[in-house]
Amino acid sequence: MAGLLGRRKCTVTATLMDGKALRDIIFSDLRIRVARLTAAGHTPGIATVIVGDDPGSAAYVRGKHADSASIGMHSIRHDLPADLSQEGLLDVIAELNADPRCDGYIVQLPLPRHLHTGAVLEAMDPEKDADGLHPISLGRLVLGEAGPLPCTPAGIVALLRHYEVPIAGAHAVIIGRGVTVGRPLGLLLTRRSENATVTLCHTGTKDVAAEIARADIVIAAAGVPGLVRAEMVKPGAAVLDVGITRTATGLVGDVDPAVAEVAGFLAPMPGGVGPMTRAMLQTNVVIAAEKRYLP
Ligand SMILES: Nc1nc2c(c(=O)[nH]1)N[C@@H](CN(C=O)c1ccc(C(=O)N[C@@H](CCC(=O)O)C(=O)O)cc1)CN2
Ligand SMILES: [Mg+2]
Repeated sequence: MAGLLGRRKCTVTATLMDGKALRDIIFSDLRIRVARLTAAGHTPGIATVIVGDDPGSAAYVRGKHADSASIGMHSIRHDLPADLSQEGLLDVIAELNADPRCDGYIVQLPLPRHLHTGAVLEAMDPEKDADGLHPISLGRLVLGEAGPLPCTPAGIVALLRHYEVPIAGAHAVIIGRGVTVGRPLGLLLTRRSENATVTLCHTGTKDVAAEIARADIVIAAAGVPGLVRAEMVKPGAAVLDVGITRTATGLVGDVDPAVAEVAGFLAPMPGGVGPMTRAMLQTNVVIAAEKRYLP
C-alpha cells in the first residue's frame, strides 16, 4: 500500500481490487481454451490497427500483442501513418474482415481527428468486433442479447463480481460518458443480471460531488486527476479508478489515493481496471474463435 499512498500517514480501510491477479486467473483459463482450439486445427488470432504514433496508444497496442502471445494466440499488426486517408483505413478493415487467420480485431482509439471513427467501427465485421464497439454489438447490449462486450466495462463488472461487491440494488455513479467506458458501462450495470441503479455524470452534471456522496459504487472515467476525493466518498463504497492522465512525473488517476482511507473497495490506477481491460479483449477473441471453430 506504500506505493499507492506515498509517504502520507493514513489508515487504509479499502480492500484493493487487484486487476493483475484476476487477469492472471483469466489468462490461465484462456491458455487452456486456446490450446483446445489449436488442437481442433485453428489457432486463434487477434489483429490490431493503430493510426499515428501516439506513445500511449502504441504502448496499449504492444500490451495487446504481448497478452495474445502469452496465451498462445497469434497476432497481426497494422501500424499505419498518421496521415492515412479514410479510404486507406477502410481498405485495411476490409482486409481483416476477409482474413481467416483473424478471429477478432480492434482499431485503437482515439483515431486522428480527420478520420471518422463511427464509419470505421461500422465497417468492421461485427463477428470480428473484439472491442464490442460496433453499432451492432452496442445494439445487442441495449437489447440484452449476447455479443462481445466493451472491454473496460466488462472488466469492471468482472472485478466487482470477483470481490463480491453487491451490485444488485446498488447506486452506481459513473463519471464520464465516453463510448469505451461510461456510456456502455451504464448499459451493462442496468441489465437485469446486474440490476444496479446508475447515475451517469458528465460535464453538464451540476453537482458531481453530491452524486458521488450518494454512491455505493463510484467509477471515475473522466480523465481529471484527483477528481474523486476522500471527503466526497460514502464510507465503505467501492471506488474504481479508470482515469489516466500522463503528467511530467508519471501517470495520474482520477481518484485521490487518500480515498483508500474511506472506501470499502478500491480499484487503483495502475493495477485495477487497466489489466482487466486487457483480459477482456483476449477473452472476446477467444469466444469469437470458439463460436466459429468448436461444435
Ligand atoms: N479500441 C480501443 N481503444 C481504447 C480502449 C479500448 O478498450 N479499445 N481503451 C483505452 C486504452 N486501453 C486499451 O486500448 C487501455 C488503457 C489502459 C490500460 C492499462 O493497463 N492501464 C494501466 C496503467 C497504464 C500503464 O501502465 O501504462 C493500469 O490501469 O494498470 C490498458 C488498456 C482507450 N482506447
Ligand atoms: Mg474524427
